[in-house]
Amino acid sequence: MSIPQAKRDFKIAPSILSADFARLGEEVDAVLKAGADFVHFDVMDNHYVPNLTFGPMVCKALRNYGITAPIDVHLMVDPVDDLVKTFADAGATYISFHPDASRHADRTVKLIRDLGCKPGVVLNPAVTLESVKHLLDQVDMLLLMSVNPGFGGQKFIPYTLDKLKEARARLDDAGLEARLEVDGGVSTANIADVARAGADTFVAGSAIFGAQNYESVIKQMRDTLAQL
Ligand SMILES: O=C(CO)[C@H](O)[C@H](O)COP(=O)(O)O
Ligand SMILES: [Fe+2]
Repeated sequence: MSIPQAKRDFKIAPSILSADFARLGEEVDAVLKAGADFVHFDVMDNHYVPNLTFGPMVCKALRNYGITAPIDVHLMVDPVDDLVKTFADAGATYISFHPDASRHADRTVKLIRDLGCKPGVVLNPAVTLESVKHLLDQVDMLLLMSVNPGFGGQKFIPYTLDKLKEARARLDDAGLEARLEVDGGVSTANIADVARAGADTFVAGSAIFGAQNYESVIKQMRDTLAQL
């Protein structure tokens, strides 16, 4: 049975892609104190996507710095499996990967689960939900990209809203409790539409880290969600 929007457990996941890397620990601390729920950790390999960011050592460094919030690792890497164990050891909470980057996506999901993390699958804008229908009952996160992966600060692709609605219906119809996360171009201006379409977990990089006051942006997002 479908959960009404107002009762959904909304989570805000700032993407550290837009943080000041020279002060990463302080930035993550600040955004969590400002009310964020998850730390969205974008791993890019300059192969699956045309950009290069950070890896498990940085995740471990955040844990050593004292970050205890869930770390939501978004792997934009090919191949996937080699990095799963190092991220599990580094303190990742969720590990989500693009199934088109894994030769055996079902095996990768199990590997993540067996290592004690929460598996997620990520779909690029042009990838269909049908392609992961056999994985939905095995994952804790379904992440729909609302930009093509590789860079922060891009514009939300509007057709993602229809895909979100379809994803919400599929999860609800099957009685599945996986989080439905949206990633790319989310801001205070469109978070209501994104939530109405069915998302419960919102990645926002530039909209949060690009603001002077993290707390006021996150509060504005929460107030908007509370009014749905
Ligand atoms: O996975 C990503 C890009 O591939 C990022 O998480 C995403 O782009 C967040 O940044 P912004 O909110 O600025 O769009
Ligand atoms: Fe991401």
